[in-house]
Amino acid sequence: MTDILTTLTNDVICRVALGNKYGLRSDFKEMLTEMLVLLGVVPLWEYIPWLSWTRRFDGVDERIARVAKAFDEFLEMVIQEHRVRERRDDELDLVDILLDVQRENASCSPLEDDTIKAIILDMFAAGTDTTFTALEWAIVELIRNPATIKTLQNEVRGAVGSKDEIDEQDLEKMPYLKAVLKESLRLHTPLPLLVPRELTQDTKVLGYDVASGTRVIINAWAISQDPSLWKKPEEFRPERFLETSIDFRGMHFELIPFGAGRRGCPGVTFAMAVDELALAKLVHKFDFGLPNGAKMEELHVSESNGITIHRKGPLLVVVTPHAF
Ligand code: HEM
Repeated sequence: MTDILTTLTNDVICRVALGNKYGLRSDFKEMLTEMLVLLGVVPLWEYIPWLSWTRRFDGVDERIARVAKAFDEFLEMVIQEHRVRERRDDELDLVDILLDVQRENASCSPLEDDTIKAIILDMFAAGTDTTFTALEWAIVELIRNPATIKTLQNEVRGAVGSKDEIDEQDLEKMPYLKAVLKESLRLHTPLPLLVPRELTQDTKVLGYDVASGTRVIINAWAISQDPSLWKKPEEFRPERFLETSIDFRGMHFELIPFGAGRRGCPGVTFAMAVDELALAKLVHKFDFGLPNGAKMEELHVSESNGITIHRKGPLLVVVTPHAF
């Protein structure tokens, strides 16, 4: 399941950004994985500056240079392909649009090729692993809580019957599906520490003075586990979101898996559209079980290290097509 979900999210981003699926190319997968691993590396010397001499030996700079070069060559190839290919105006991707902006602004404030590459890379770095992780955790919690997967399947199958394809309009009839994803983002915040911020002015937090220039890390996961804000926060109970208007778009500070404010996630709508559709389609068409008769309730929720918090080890699931 892990492999399928990673390929799905990579392919969707590839199609939107580059107009093509590159997920099947093993070198592309390797490049992306290495970039995401490196994003999660926390060099000791950054926190203990006198250890900066270790930087010469830990090999991280060399790995960063290697993956940066590989991505640069790949994106250069994609841009050149887009420049020469015949394009259809009803099938534009992000590279087409950025090249249009580049042409239109050539005389006033030119958009360099390097900027186009950086924007695309940003989408891959910020959008692939997070979207996959959110979906995988939702499936893990549904499997661990068989009553919730039954409720979800009843909702989805009741809303669309044996219809072949589920579309975005169908999702409007699926409040429980949305509640499942919210609850999973609350319990397993994919980017639990958001992105570090630097204070631009002196401030006070809970009585503590914090000076301008301090780097601040916000623990969004801890906030969504706070028992003063959430009843039985450790339980996976999607129903709680049927009883409240709390949402994750940065307006309710109890739940900020996408951050908030000016640096909040610009991909929230896109990510949720992908995850809602994928989850609806999976539970619509398939019933889920675990290999070797393992008990669903015992599926582990151990986490891996890194900037995005995945489930440790691949998720192995037995799926059976549902007979309508
Ligand atoms: C479930 C999926 C996702 C989660 C949980 C997520 C979460 C986040 C979080 C927590 C931040 C930092 C916000 C802050 O510190 O206030 C962020 C930033 C960002 N996200 Fe997402 N994200 C997801 C999907 C996406 C997608 C699909 C894209 C693009 C296609 C994307 C693009 C970005 C970008 C570009 C930033 C940096 C914004 C900035 O620094 O101004 N994200 N995301």
